[in-house]
Amino acid sequence: MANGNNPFLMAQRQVKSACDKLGTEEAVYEILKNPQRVVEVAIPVKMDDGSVKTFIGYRSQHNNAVGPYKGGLRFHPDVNMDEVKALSTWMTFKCGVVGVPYGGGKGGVIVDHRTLSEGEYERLSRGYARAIAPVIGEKVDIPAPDVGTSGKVMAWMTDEYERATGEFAPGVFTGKPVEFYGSLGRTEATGYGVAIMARAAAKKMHLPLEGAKVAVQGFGNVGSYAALYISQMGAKVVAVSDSTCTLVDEGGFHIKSLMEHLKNNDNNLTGYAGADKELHRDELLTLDVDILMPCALENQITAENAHDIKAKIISEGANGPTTIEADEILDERGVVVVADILANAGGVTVSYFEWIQNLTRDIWTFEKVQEKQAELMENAFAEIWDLKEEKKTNIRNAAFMISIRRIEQALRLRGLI
Ligand SMILES: NC(=O)c1ccc[n+]([C@@H]2O[C@H](COP(=O)([O-])OP(=O)(O)OC[C@H]3O[C@@H](n4cnc5c(N)ncnc54)[C@H](O)[C@@H]3O)[C@@H](O)[C@H]2O)c1
Repeated sequence: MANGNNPFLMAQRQVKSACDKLGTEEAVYEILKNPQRVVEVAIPVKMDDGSVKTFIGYRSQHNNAVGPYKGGLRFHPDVNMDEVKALSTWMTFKCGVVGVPYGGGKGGVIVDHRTLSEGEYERLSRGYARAIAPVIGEKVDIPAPDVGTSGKVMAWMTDEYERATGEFAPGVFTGKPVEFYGSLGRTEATGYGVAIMARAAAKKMHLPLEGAKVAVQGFGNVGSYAALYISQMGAKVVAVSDSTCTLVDEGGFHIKSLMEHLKNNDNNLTGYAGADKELHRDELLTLDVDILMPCALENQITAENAHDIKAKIISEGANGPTTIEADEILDERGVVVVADILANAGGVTVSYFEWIQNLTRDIWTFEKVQEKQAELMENAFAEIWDLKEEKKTNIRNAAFMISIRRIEQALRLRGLI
């Protein structure tokens, strides 16, 4: 891997630059530049044909000054130690942005799980949970789903961890099925947060949400709920896209009908009868709208298309949808970008609520979860907006700064700096 593309070196650079901008003492970067612990595990799995195959997995624990490590588990062929280290670093900052009492963690296994049978998938998941059981725990490190894992996998892993330790510990993994110690509102949480953040930005910019035109790139878990909630807040979702196409409806889509269409159409938007027109998927980003929600992949808004974006507000549902060069162009053009580490922090926020419910053996209503999520994210937005104004910077930089301040304070109070 060329150094320029190494995600861990990139994460280190971002931390350094935020520390420099804040003028923190050198010890802060010295501590935050590396994860505190990275574990590599070899997981032998008995395959259906009787052979044994060993899979390699990792768990990176970046920093626990603020609280237990927290972050997803990725099952993907491209997983590697540097990627896991980078993702755990970013998780420390995402948790710090919304002020949930966690540090960053991330794990993964090098595997294409689609090549496994259900039984092999379960044995691998259980094997990984057993392998990392000595370094995780309800108050130590709390993994969650990511690419290639799901609520079902979290249930297997929780069961395996409990067998390994002999403890009842439902809070050791989050993102579990609602029927198995999961939280109501978790499925909707990330998209709901993306909509709340767009609403908060619109208010600051005196843009009435009623009738505001919205385009949503990526109509998956995050995008579909972001679209649903922003339309319930009064905006008009006039364009949505997925990997198959962009659909446009100037009158505003009925989002639940679109979600229904996906269920009956192999999860693809194409062919939806209620649209005015169907365009190429990449045409969505530059449509004439007020709010853009990129909820698909990284590196979608680039130096090539940033000049042509018409939206006044971008609320980033995806991780890393805007390149550094595009960010600068959007900044110059006065487009307000609600950065991913704030806009998509609804997922980790409701994971935190799931954990609280597990530890206290409580069950919250859907309304309580959403109310508390909105309160926490709106407060985080207000704090970050004020710092952005004070430091004359953008939301992304201000979000990193808030996070570093929190971690620095915890490091100082612990006597580590
Ligand atoms: N699910 C969460 O809780 C969560 C939390 C934080 C961040 N994220 C991030 O949000 C993004 C989306 O995650 P998700 O869980 O919704 O995934 P998902 O797989 O449910 O949805 C992704 C959607 O993007 C579409 N897509 C793929 N390529 C596209 C392209 N080139 N143009 C337009 N659409 C395209 C897919 O067709 C799909 O509709 C990812 O970057 C993920 O890391 C997700």
